[in-house]
Amino acid sequence: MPSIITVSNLDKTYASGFQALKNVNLDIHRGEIFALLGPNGAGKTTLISIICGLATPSGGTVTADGHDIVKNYRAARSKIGLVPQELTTDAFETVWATVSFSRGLFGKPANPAHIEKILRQLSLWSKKDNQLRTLSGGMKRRVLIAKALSHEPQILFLDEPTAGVDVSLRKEMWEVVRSLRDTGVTVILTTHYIEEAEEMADRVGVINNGEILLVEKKQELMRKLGKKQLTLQLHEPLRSIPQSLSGYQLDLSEDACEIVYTYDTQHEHNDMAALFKDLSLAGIAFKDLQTKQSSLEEIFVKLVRSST
Ligand SMILES: Nc1ncnc2c1ncn2[C@@H]1O[C@H](COP(=O)(O)OP(=O)(O)OP(=O)(O)O)[C@@H](O)[C@H]1O
Repeated sequence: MPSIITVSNLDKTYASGFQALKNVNLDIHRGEIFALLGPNGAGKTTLISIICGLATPSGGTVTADGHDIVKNYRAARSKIGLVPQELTTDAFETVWATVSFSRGLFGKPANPAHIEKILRQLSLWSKKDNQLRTLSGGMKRRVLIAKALSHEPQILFLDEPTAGVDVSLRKEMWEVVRSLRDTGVTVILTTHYIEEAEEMADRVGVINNGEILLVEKKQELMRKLGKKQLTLQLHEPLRSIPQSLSGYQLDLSEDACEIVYTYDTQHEHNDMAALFKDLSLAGIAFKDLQTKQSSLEEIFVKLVRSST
C-alpha cells in the first residue's frame, strides 16, 4: 500500500526537557482509516501537532503526500485538514460563510462548487444559511469537518471526533467518516472510545509514553492478541475440574454449574473438538454454551499495562 504520511525517527523534547515522542516511525496508507490509540499523556496530540505543523519536531522527519512538513510546510499543510474538538468560530456566522472562510485561510481561490459539494456530502446543504448557534450538536460537528475539508485536503485528522456526544450522534459521525473514506480521503483519528476504533479503523496504532507499541490491521490485532471464552452450562454441578482436563485452561464457576474455557483465537478449531471429546470421556455433560471474544478495549488495556 502506498503511504501518504511517513514519519521517520521522530523525536520531540519540550522546552521543559520532557521527551514526549521517542523515535516514532509510522506510515499511514493512502485511503485508510487509521486510529491512533493511547492513554492520556501518551503523545497523540504531540504527534498530530507535529504532522499538522503546529509544533516543531526535535529530530526526525515527516512527509505528507511527499512534502517535508518543515522544509515544505505550505505544500504539506495544504494536503491536511484538521478537525478540532470544539467549534471556536463566531456563533452568528452562517455555515456557508464559516466554511468558505476556512478555504480562504489556505490561500485557495473561492470555489462555491466545492463548498456546495462538501455541504451536501455532510448533509448540511439545507442549513447553509443558518447561523452556527442555531445548529444541533451533530450539525456543529459536521461543520467542523466541512471547514477542515474546505481546502480540498487528501488527509483528514480527527481529534476525538465523538468526545462527549451521545450514542446516536456517535453513530452518525461514524457514517460520515466512512463516507469520507469512500471518497478517497485518508482519515487519521484519535479516540478514547476503543469501540470507535473497533468499529471504524482499518488499522490501529497504539502509543504509550511517546513510543509506538504496535501498528497492525485491526482484524489481525484482534486475531493475534484476542482471546475467546467459551462458557459451558453443566447439567450437574461439578466438584472440581478432573485431572484428565488439566491440559486446557478451564475454570469452574463459584456455583460449580459452569466451566469457562479460555483459548487463543488462533487455535480454536483443533482445541475445541478435542475439548468436547475429553469432556465427554470425563462424563461431563452440558446443556448450553456461549462464546465471548475479547474486545479491542481489553486488548488495548493489556498492551498498555504490560508496556509500563
Ligand atoms: N508544551 C508542553 N510542554 C511540556 N510538556 C508537554 C507539552 N505539551 C505536552 N506535554 C507533555 O507531553 C506528554 C504527551 O502529551 P500529549 O498532549 O501529546 O498526550 P495525548 O496522548 O494527546 O494525551 P490526551 O489523551 O490526554 O490528550 C504529556 O506528558 C504532556 O504533559
